Amino acid sequence: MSTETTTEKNLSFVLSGIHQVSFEDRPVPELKDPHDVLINVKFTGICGSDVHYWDHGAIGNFVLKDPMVLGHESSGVVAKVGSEVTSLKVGDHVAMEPGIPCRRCEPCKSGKYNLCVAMAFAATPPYNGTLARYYVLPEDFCYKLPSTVSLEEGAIMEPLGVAVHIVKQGEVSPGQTVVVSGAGPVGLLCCAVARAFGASKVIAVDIQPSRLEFAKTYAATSVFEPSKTATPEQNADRLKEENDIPLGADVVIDASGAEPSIATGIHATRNGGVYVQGGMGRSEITFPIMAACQKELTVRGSFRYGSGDYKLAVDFVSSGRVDAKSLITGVVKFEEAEQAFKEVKAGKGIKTLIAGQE
Ligand SMILES: NC(=O)C1=CN([C@@H]2O[C@H](COP(=O)(O)OP(=O)(O)OC[C@H]3O[C@@H](n4cnc5c(N)ncnc54)[C@H](O)[C@@H]3O)[C@@H](O)[C@H]2O)C=CC1
Ligand SMILES: O=C(CO)[C@@H](O)[C@H](O)CO
Ligand SMILES: [Zn+2]
Repeated sequence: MSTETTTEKNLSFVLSGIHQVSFEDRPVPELKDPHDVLINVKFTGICGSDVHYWDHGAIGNFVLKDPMVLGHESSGVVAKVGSEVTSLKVGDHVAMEPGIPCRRCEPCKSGKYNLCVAMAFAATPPYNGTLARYYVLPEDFCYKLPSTVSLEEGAIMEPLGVAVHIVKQGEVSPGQTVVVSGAGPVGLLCCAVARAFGASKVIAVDIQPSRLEFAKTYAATSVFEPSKTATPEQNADRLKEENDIPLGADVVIDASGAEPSIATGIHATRNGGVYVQGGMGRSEITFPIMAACQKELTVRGSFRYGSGDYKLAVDFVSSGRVDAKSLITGVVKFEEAEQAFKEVKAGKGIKTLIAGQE
């Protein structure tokens, strides 16, 4: 008979091939460094990238070769601390930043650790994700949640960190007009962060009317539904006209990854404005490069989150400047994790969380 108690087990949701998932009892991970902490994972949001691995087995160059635990948008409770941990104690509630950089390469040392050449990112092959009972992180990648912020909201800090980074890349400043194309969780959070950065007008764009309805009640000051039969230039012209911005928006963010959205976004940016690519869709597309050239646009990418982004995400939610709660439209039990993937793929709700285990 095993001497292990149930709480020592580490039931994990594992992907081993396209649509091949199982629950595996894996060893409880060990603290490898005196600054590590063991976290009992409590809530995990499902991200489009988790769904993509489940549905396709790969994202770009990241190809699933060995079974991998899914999940990277998590919060939890500290269960054990390493001998040199000073910032956390057992029982603390934390948001978990799921990508651990090497801290030694040039991007890390220049302060851009999200661009680390040796990043170990949860649920990106070959690294296991957080959909398990336990997960280990260095203490400085755990963000203590104040008592006013729930563990459910703690799981939203990951996509909120993505949105904070995107809006920082856009250099959004008070009084500006910002267009956010794609009103899924990331785009909606970009709208909220742009408002928190002082943008006066935030125009949410989506092809799904239900998402635009949600955006209106959430953080957008207005919404725009592009026509599927119009050209990107025609859609951009109508967006500018309907929103009284004849010169275009100061900042345009793509949070869809869709080719027509990207082209429309470039045409909707004002001369000298900033365009940020946050959405991740097809690797190569037709891009209106002449418009970007002639308008002297600053075109930037945005990848995950870096210094200060998670901290600001927690601060935005705890101060009430960003509403994380409204985005949570469903919570399923751990044993129903696969059902949640099906629902997210079908576009049900905004953000579905998977509850953790005791
Ligand atoms: N840059 C980064 O580090 C990260 C990027 N992402 C990416 O951000 C994007 C958004 O993520 P979620 O909000 O979770 O995805 P989502 O799939 O829930 O939302 C995307 C939205 O874009 C809309 N859309 C599709 N075609 C459009 C078009 N032509 N014009 C306007 N809207 C259109 C969809 O209707 C949907 O509402 C995804 O591409 C995802 O892969 C996600 C995490 C990190
Ligand atoms: O979903 C995210 C972050 O939220 C992506 O960075 C994936 O890690 C890509 O594999
Ligand atoms: Zn993600």
